[in-house]
Amino acid sequence: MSETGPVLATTGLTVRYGGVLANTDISIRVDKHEVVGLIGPNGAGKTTFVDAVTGFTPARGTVSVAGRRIDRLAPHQRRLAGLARTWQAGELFTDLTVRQNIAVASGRGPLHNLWSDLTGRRGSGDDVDAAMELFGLQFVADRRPGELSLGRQKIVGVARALAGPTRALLLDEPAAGLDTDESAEFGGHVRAIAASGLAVLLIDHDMNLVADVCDRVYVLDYGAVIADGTPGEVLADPAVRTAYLGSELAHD
Ligand SMILES: Nc1ncnc2c1ncn2[C@@H]1O[C@H](COP(=O)(O)OP(=O)(O)OP(=O)(O)O)[C@@H](O)[C@H]1O
Repeated sequence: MSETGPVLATTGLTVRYGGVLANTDISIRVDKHEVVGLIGPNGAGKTTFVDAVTGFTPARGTVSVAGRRIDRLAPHQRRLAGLARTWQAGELFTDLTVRQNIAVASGRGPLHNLWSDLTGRRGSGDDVDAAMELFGLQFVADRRPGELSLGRQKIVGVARALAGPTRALLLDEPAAGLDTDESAEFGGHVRAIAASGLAVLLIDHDMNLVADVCDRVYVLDYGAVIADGTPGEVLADPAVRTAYLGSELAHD
């Protein structure tokens, strides 16, 4: 295991759905403490990439976490290797409370350290309590997801994804449907997660969130990486603007 190499790396990741080449030869890296964006027009292959990395769809190429190849492992084994994800359509159990939703996924994980790093205090409770405190959810612990704002529900989803050993976190459109303030608050949580020592890959259509939160960005179009760099660099890239032609980015 390398402590200096990337936390998450792929080389040549390729996914074919019948006649559609949904991901073509995608090589990316995300380092410790980094938030890296993965953006691209609708249908560019972003969710396919997350599915391929986490083992939910078959792919060619390699996936490594902290230098260890995990591409032959089943999804739950990749989770144990430190790869956590959220889903595009929230995955909360509507009949369970916030506490129960997080507890379902909980084991001993990084939340304890993250919580004490951020607060300078040692948690007395377990991992679930650490998650509650870290994301400010302790006041809604006994509520059900349907009673919370969408922003809170999204944060519960992230807390739940992080319950367990985590080195890299993949967020698939986590801020969809949030208003500007909620999105900014959410972005702060994402930065805090990376600051604690995780590697974060963020997929989102909200360019303000991506520009505010990401250190670097990869741009996908038709399943392939067409640009990478800082948010400023990629958003100014003519190839990226052409890929987004007709969408919001082309008009700003
Ligand atoms: N299970 C599947 N079977 C067949 N084709 C699929 C499947 N999932 C995705 N595709 C196709 O693969 C391509 C990439 O889709 P994907 O959902 O990964 O894109 P995306 O960038 O996440 O899009 P969006 O931004 O709209 O969520 C699209 O052409 C899509 O129609």
